[in-house]
Amino acid sequence: MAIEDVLATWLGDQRWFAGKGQGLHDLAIVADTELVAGEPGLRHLIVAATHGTAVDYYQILVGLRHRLPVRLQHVRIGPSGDGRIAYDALHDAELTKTLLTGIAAGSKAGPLRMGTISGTSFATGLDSLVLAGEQSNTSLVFGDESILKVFRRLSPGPNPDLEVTTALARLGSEQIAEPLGYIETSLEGVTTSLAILSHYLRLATDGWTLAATSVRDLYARAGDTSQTDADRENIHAADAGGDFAGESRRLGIATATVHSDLAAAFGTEELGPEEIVELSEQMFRKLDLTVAAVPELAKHTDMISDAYHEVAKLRGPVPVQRVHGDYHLGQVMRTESGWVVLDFEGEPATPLVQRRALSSPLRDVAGMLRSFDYASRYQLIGHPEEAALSEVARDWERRNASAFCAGYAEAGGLDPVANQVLLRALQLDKAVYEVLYEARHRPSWLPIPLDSLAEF
Ligand SMILES: Nc1ncnc2c1ncn2[C@@H]1O[C@H](COP(=O)(O)OP(=O)(O)O)[C@@H](O)[C@H]1O
Ligand SMILES: O=P(O)(O)O[C@H]1O[C@H](CO)[C@@H](O[C@H]2O[C@H](CO)[C@@H](O)[C@H](O)[C@H]2O)[C@H](O)[C@H]1O
Repeated sequence: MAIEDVLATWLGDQRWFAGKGQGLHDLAIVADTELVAGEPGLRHLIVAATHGTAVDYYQILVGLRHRLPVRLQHVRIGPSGDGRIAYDALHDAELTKTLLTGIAAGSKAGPLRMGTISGTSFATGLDSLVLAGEQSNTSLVFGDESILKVFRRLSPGPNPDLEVTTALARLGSEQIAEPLGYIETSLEGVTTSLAILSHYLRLATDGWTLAATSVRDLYARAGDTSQTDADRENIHAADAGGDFAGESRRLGIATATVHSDLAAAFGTEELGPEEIVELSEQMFRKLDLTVAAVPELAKHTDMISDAYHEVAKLRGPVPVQRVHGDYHLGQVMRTESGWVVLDFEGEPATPLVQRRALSSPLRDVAGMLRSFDYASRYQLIGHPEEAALSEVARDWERRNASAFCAGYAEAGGLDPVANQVLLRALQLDKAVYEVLYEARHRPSWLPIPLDSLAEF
């Protein structure tokens, strides 16, 4: 079997493969760079994968060994064609050291360039571990010191995450993980980021985990059948031992601070009437595409369309600036000193130009509000007390959403309460995105955005 076919079979099964549900029709290797010769060997590949009518670039670091040790068998790709076995080298600490030392030394290898962000330093020679819960990319943690996020799908052009964190670090922002280094190449003639090395927040916990703990505590109390029905009905999110509202408010404050830094670093503009209409049309286009792909969404289109029509009628300038673009509880970490925001890449499925475009900061507020909704619902999927807990779930979501919005407005962010028309449309736009995301990546979670649309 040709190596391209071996890679295509493996690629189509990866969590981060964007063409889920459309099949992978063709794969071509567009760049092949040897990073480590010998045994084990390391090759850096960029492949162009055709699925449906789309062509996407992916980065694959291929390890090569004559015999695959047991610890690497779960990341086997297949026969390499030279008598060896190809596997996902990001799981091999013996090979990933090369990336860290290459970044520290500012190495060049074929079309690949590695380097540090000026003024930073970090330890090398450390073993890496792949971070569990791999999502759109793959992250390697080097000895609790640094984290290398290796992009899987590549968009030609500067990566917004590196661009934004470098700019915010220059402003002295305390709400980001300090960027330390990068690996880049040229793709379609433009500089394209392949990986970003950042300071690892060793003692931090992500917002999703913290919120989930709060929700779990609340549902355990509200679902405790040893209490009388009357007692259970009297349990509210505010009384639960794991109340999260204080953190939600602080998260709102941190979000407003990040937005103000983004505005200072990249500037602001205001949308005029025609651009406001275009914003509403953009939402309609996404809705149409999603209904075509996920017909269950069709029953909500009238309600969603009404909200988008309201946006088109908005008068008065709508302020826009660079934003996070895919803001949710999994993108924020609670450190010992406060909230830190990660992953300024924007939505992985959105074209790069759009991800770097100026947008309403309320898009991020809407993203986080959707995330509170997710956090309140996901533990109820298949829960025996689902119906009984749904009221307390809504209470948790409302309490944390309003604490977040209050913190955001208090710290100088655009007041979410005073901008309901736009905020509501942006929440719906995010829920539509989630419908497609869940249908493609996590079908068992599709009821989350669909149920919440039914209650909008
Ligand atoms: N600097 C960091 N310090 C500690 N953990 C991190 C750091 N960066 C990312 N993580 C962890 O990795 C997870 C995924 O990171 P993220 O940048 O959002 O990648 P992806 O785009 O693949 O979702 C985060 O939810 C967090 O748990
Ligand atoms: O973190 P990524 O950049 O990979 O973002 C993608 O995956 C997210 C899921 O991991 C997805 O977020 C959705 O699920 C979250 C819970 O897992 C929830 O908190 C978010 O509100 C919801 O949108 C995100 O949309 C997607 O782009």
